[in-house]
Amino acid sequence: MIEVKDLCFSRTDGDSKHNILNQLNLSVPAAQHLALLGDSGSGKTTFLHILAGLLQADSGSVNVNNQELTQLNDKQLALYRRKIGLIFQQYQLLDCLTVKQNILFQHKLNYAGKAATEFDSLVDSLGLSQKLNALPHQLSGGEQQRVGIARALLNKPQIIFADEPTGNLDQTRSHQVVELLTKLCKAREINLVMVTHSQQLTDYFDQVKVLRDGLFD
Ligand SMILES: Nc1ncnc2c1ncn2[C@@H]1O[C@H](COP(=O)(O)OP(=O)(O)OP(=O)(O)O)[C@@H](O)[C@H]1O
Repeated sequence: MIEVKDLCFSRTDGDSKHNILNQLNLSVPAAQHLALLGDSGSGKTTFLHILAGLLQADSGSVNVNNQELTQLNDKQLALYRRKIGLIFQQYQLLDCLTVKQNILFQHKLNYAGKAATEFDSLVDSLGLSQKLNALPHQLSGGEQQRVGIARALLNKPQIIFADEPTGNLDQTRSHQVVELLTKLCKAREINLVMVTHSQQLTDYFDQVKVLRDGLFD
């Protein structure tokens, strides 16, 4: 679950200070899915990075699964980030590694070589079984994003943050990827927060919020 109260975040550019998020409030119950919309520059990625423990709020409260992120030190934040899944618009796959190695990469770091029991069923449900020995550049955009989803899910995250995961995909592939992502997260009771520019993709979500002037509409 996510509980955000009176969250403020600003950036300083030379002498001027820009308020990006202004006393933002949000509540997402456990296992629910939130779609985050807003104009370019409205602060969606900034907000996602605060939820993911990559940026610190100036003030307010950010509570994720009963952890108050604003109270965590660097070491605790690093541990928190291990328990979340991140999915990016540019996929962020390592091109020198095969699909299989990419999917297993984070799991190996987090679970010190323990067997990834869910691997076979996950690659099967994401339609990647025939692509395990391919390199990322040999895949379509939709396939690359499914590798990104497999990598995030294999790690058994409590929560997934996805930043425009369909930004490089056509409409059909976007729907396929989001349908799969939301279905797999629901089955595992994972909270999902996804930034998107596409109103059409919000049908797959429990909650939709639009960021404008640092606040939700
Ligand atoms: N590293 C940075 N330094 C200074 N300003 C930044 C930095 N990153 C983002 N900003 C500014 O913060 C504001 C919010 O940016 P953010 O990337 O969160 O917007 P966004 O809603 O995700 O935009 P888009 O839809 O275009 O990705 C913008 O005005 C942006 O210029």
